[in-house]
Amino acid sequence: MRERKMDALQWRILPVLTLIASFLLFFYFQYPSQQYPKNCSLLPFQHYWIASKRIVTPQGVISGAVEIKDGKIASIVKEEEKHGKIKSENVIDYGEAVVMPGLIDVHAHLDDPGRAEWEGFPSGTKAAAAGGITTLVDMPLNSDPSTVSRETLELKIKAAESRIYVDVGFWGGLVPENAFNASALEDLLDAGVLGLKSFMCPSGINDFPMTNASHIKEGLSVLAKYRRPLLVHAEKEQELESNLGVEDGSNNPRSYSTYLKTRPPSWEEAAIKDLLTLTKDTRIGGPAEGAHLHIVHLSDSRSSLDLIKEAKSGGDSLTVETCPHYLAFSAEEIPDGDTRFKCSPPIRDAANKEKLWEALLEGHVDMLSSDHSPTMPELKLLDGGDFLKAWGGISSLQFVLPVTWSYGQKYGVTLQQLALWWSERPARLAGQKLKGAIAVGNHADIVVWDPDVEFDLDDEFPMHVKHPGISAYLGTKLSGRVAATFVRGNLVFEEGKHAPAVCGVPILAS
Ligand SMILES: NC(=O)N[C@H]1NC(=O)NC1=O
Ligand SMILES: [Zn+2]
Ligand SMILES: [Zn+2]
Repeated sequence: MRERKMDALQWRILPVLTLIASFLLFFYFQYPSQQYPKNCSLLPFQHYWIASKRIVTPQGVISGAVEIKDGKIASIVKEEEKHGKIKSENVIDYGEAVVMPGLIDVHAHLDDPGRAEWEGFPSGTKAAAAGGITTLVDMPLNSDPSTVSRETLELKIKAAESRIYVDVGFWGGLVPENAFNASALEDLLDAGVLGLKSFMCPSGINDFPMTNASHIKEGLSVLAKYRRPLLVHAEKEQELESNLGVEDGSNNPRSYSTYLKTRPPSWEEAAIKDLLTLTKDTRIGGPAEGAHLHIVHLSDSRSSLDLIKEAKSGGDSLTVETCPHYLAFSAEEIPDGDTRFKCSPPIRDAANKEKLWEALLEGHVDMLSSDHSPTMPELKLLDGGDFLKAWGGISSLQFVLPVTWSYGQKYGVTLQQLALWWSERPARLAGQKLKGAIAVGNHADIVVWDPDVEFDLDDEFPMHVKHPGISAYLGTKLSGRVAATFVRGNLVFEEGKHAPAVCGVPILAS
């Protein structure tokens, strides 16, 4: 009886085994092993099609397929033209899922080399890949040393090589030490930084001192020749209300409102006023024509934004970004002692947030970035909850896409707007002509995601940043799950799994 059962089982298993073996043989001959160059793609082929009913292109959302060959987009075929144009065995059909250009995050602090215990290239770029970000531009500070010279850039590149899951470019630092030394700045630019970044207030990092308007003017004149941008953290210290240092009940350091009072909108406004005296020179025919100024992480959507609008309409070469945390949270909701929300400039009130959304939707704010700036949990002082002493910086890298989408629902955000804010305009800022859009000839940097799939961002959710516990989004419910991420045609992340090897490359300007 038992033997008969075994026999029957064998008869059922044998054909299945034969089928599997022939399937494997077929794949072996179809895609020989040299086509798995570095094991950094979860796909066995280099020439294939991604099909979907929702492909986001600069011309609109279409149904069809994107042909990918040797890492580039070879053609885009509309549904009605598909017949006979694509090889059906090499099609990955994502159905209703959205196929969009990969996100380009122009503002991330990966803290490597020197402070890799804060984040580091491997975990940071793994989180990026899991979040649909295909290119990051790393900030010049929080690593040790800061990226302020050719030598320190070379250390960055060395730290990044063979350790990055997505492509990574680098901003160089404009600091007092190099600002009046044109040849030092040229050396840094020749070595490949995509542009420069400076602070108008203390940066929190000793070897990255702040610059004033004269330093910035010098920087802009060198950058004009290279046609690369200067990014500025625009806050300038102003005198504060006189009772702020007093620790009475109204100035409790565990209360977010205390912190908010230490960095009022007038700081952003003062910095921006200074900057706009310089950006006039970037107008066509001006002495710094070719230079471009980019204001990072704008928080104040009132007077600061009015100044920016006016300068733009006058022809200044000026752009501005804001970050998801300014669009998702408001000061009133931040619980006492919850220093995960501490950043600078600070998250302001709900009315400010509404105006910031309005500015983004109307095109006055050009793009989004994460300003992912993590640290060791100890430095967030989560136990004591002292907002005045905790490290300022939000950890968000893996979730910027679902956050923008989820919080943007109320404002009717479209897929095309997401692609504009997160890919197309950031690519232009970073000088990446082959990235930022699903267009023929571009790098096949693509995110596939399901806008309707909801998930709870709790302790169970697989997070790839080094310190998931300090993320401000932990505990929220989001919609928009990343299904797959392609970097230059390599499937680097799919269904929760990363490719076994890295295939990101350092991006250097030339
Ligand atoms: N040093 C550094 O990363 N600072 C960043 N953190 C933050 O909240 N704003 C910043 O500019
Ligand atoms: Zn900053
Ligand atoms: Zn920053």
